[in-house]
Amino acid sequence: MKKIKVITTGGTIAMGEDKSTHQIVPKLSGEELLSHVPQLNNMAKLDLIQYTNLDSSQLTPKMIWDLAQLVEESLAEEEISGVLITHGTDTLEETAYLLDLLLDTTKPVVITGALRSFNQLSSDGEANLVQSLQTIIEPRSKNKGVLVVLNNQIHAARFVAKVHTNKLTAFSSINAGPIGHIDHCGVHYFYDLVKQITIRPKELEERVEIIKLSIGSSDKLIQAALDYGYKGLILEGFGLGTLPKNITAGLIMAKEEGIPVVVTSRCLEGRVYNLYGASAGGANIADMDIIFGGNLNSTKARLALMLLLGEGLSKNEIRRYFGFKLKM
Ligand SMILES: NC(=O)C[C@H](N)C(=O)O
Repeated sequence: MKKIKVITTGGTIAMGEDKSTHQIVPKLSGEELLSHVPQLNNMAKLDLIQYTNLDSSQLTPKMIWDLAQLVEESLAEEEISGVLITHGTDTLEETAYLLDLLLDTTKPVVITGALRSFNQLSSDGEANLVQSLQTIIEPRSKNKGVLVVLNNQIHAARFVAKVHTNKLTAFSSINAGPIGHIDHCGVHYFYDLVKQITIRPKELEERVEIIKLSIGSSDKLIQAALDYGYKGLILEGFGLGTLPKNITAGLIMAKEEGIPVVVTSRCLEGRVYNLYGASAGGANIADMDIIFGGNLNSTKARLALMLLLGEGLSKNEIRRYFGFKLKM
């Protein structure tokens, strides 16, 4: 039997009802969570660590940075074949992507969660845990980077996003589709996704924020972010990456201060690039030394920028990562 490290972090999968308010709150320790699914012990030898027990809205990039360390230590244990992480679904895609960038391993790392806690109707925690473990012990799950398993689907960290607030089908792989499926016959992969890149800086630059733009947005938030000492900005613009002209002064200020500004799109799918002319927004963006964020969504672009800044890369090197090395 394979030995698998299970690291629990909280989320709905470990929640239950508070009888006085009827709300869902953190309830189950790691041990209690696993005791809900005794069949896991017939599938692998489990070695449990409860990392924390929080709603995933309360996690921070630094906590995921430290989690990466813990996962690395676990994977370094020769007898450990893989790591299963349980997590809240709200920010699961951020943890998955940050770990995917940080970890350099061929052993499988799978993250799962649940949309419904064990006390709710049609709770999905049991199936998600079993399918995650099935995925980890499947030999073809090696060298695929961090995987996300929920609702019978296997997603690559690079593409996965929570696209619905509470349906069991909440997770989707944007721009790509899931890389695999789990059914009664086992684990099936549709295509081969090789882990793409590892960025392992000595530190994490957390002073990176996202500013979402809409028609007529001013540059006040950009200026405020620069005044507060932010070291990098993600501007979520429109369509292919156009921006409202009112923010021009803020962009000039960022350029003068040498702060990398990465443009992403409010669109759910597709890439951003410099197609539109100056009067439409595109070309003057290039003049402002803007970096196009490929097809990363804003939250993932923010995490990548935190690592690239932590590595101490120049703006041009960062541009190369977003345009080419992060391979989108
Ligand atoms: N389904 C969930 O896990 C949602 C929960 N609020 C969390 O992200 O921790």
